[in-house]
Amino acid sequence: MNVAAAKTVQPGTASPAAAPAHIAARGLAVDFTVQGRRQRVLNDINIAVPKGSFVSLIGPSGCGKSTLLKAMAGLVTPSEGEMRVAGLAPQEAVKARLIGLVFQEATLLPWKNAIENAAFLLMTADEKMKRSEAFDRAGKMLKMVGLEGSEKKMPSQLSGGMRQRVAIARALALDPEVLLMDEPFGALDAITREEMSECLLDIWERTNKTIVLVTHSIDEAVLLSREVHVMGTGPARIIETLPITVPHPRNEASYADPAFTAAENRLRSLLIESHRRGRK
Ligand SMILES: Nc1ncnc2c1ncn2[C@@H]1O[C@H](COP(=O)(O)OP(=O)(O)OP(=O)(O)O)[C@@H](O)[C@H]1O
Repeated sequence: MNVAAAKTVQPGTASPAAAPAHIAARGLAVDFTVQGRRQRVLNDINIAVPKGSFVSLIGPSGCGKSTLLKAMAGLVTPSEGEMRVAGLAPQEAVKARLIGLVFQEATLLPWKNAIENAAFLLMTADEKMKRSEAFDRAGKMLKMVGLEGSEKKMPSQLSGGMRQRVAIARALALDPEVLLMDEPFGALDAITREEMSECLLDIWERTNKTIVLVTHSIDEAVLLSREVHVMGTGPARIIETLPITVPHPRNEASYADPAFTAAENRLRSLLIESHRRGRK
């Protein structure tokens, strides 16, 4: 894929326009050494995520989605090629507070309440920030994720979905340009998961952050994304980048849109093919 010619589609439109990549991987490869044996996990990954876009990574279990996301977050070092986030090496982008991370487990501090958890990274990142200012920002983010009124609740008093909302608020409180999310709703029941998808869609449309989501859910990928990168195994590479043309604003009714069904079918057949190849 030509990185410079990245496609972008504004919410509410379907026409692609050229835009510089906010996240760019060029010829990226990642090797891991396990028991003295070097193993290639990602090979020749080329990705260009335009600023303000929402993209998903989907593919068979173990194909390398999380590894690619970790490379974007500077948690994994490329063996070949390069990764840039906002023009910087990922570790630099993390230092500049340009990257927010959300994982499958909310990992809240159990002895701190919702607002203290949401303010935690902010206060750690900026020791000079006044507690009142951090709490003010964290409170606004809790409101954005639909947790107004639950600020004083302890993690043990929150449902799984609510805990994940706090984790999203905590990442958003840093006001990062990029939000990297690794199966954030993977542990939630189907209905809570749909509610969380709609919450995330709303956040994206309001903040215009660049979001990369790792998911196993085809529905989630289609509802949320402008583009879905489908990964294949052995070693992982991008086998297809599918633009999603479901019109914005997207909501529950979008599931019935013909573009939704077409994208869903295409992704399903790509995943089946990818699974079959992985078994050979
Ligand atoms: N730190 C590591 N050391 C060695 N091997 C690793 C490491 N992290 C991941 N792997 C291997 O790399 C491959 C890709 O793992 P990764 O977690 O990126 O896949 P994934 O697509 O996110 O999987 P899943 O969908 O099951 O979460 C797997 O074979 C995994 O065992």
